[in-house]
Amino acid sequence: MLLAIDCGNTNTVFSIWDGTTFLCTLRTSTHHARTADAYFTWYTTLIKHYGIEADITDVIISSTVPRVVFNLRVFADRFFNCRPLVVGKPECLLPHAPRVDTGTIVGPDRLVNTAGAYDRHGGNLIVVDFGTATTFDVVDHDGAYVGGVIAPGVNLSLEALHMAAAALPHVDISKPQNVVGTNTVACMQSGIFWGYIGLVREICTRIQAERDRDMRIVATGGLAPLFQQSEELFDDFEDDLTMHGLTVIHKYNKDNE
Ligand SMILES: Nc1ncnc2c1ncn2[C@@H]1O[C@H](COP(=O)(O)OP(=O)(O)O)[C@@H](O)[C@H]1O
Ligand SMILES: CC(C)(COP(=O)(O)O)[C@@H](O)C(=O)NCCC(=O)O
Ligand SMILES: [K+]
Repeated sequence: MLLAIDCGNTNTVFSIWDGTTFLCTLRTSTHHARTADAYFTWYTTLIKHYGIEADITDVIISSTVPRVVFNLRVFADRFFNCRPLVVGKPECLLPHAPRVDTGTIVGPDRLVNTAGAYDRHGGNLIVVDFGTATTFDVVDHDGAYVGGVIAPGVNLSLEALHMAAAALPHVDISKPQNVVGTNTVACMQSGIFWGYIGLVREICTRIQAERDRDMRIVATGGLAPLFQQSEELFDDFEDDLTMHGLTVIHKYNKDNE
């Protein structure tokens, strides 16, 4: 069985793939100082709680935080006796090499989303991932990542307002009733919510115009449904896109060993 690990700047997600389905998905905050032993304690507690019997033989890691990889490697080696595949490292093959400026290190999450989305939908895609940052990944006709857009994430934007302005509180995102807010919280939610609707729509329209073609827009990340409910910005929403991409890259490496 495969243990797929996706470390974002905010959250780290573990999923167990039995070759057909994901048996479970476990989530913790990303913290570079967490030790291999701490990962194992957390992991075993939860799979016991869910009554899952998993015989992990392989581990694949995608991490936007380079410092966490060391402890995750130790975790894989010590508890599963395996050498993990780490997306972005030279020994981890990709189904399609990215075409970007020389010397650019593309976020591994973006390479994984590209592989997952191409496997499900074919080429000419825009993948929108609502994480710490909101990323737009452009997938060419042949499945290669060819660039994209990085925008501040929804929660990051709200947090930035709170951090920088003494009178602005911490608020959670939600869809405001009106554009014109009649209290501070409603004003902030309106700025972020409607501003984000505009950001997503404008960026996708401009990518399609720049590339002179229609492209399927695939969204992932917990906040995508909030925006989709309001405006139908995306053709598809796939919560498990990054995890699916990890299984695709793992299989590709197995098949090409
Ligand atoms: N369903 C949700 N509702 C509200 N906030 C969410 C939801 N899912 C994720 N978030 C928040 O969105 C931000 C990005 O989360 P996540 O997608 O895990 O980011 P990353 O992959 O960069 O670690 C975090 O601040 C997280 O708390
Ligand atoms: C843009 C990102 C910060 C997004 O990370 P996330 O929101 O998933 O934590 C990450 O993909 C990254 O660090 N990228 C490196 C630069 C690039 O992709 O061009
Ligand atoms: K992400």
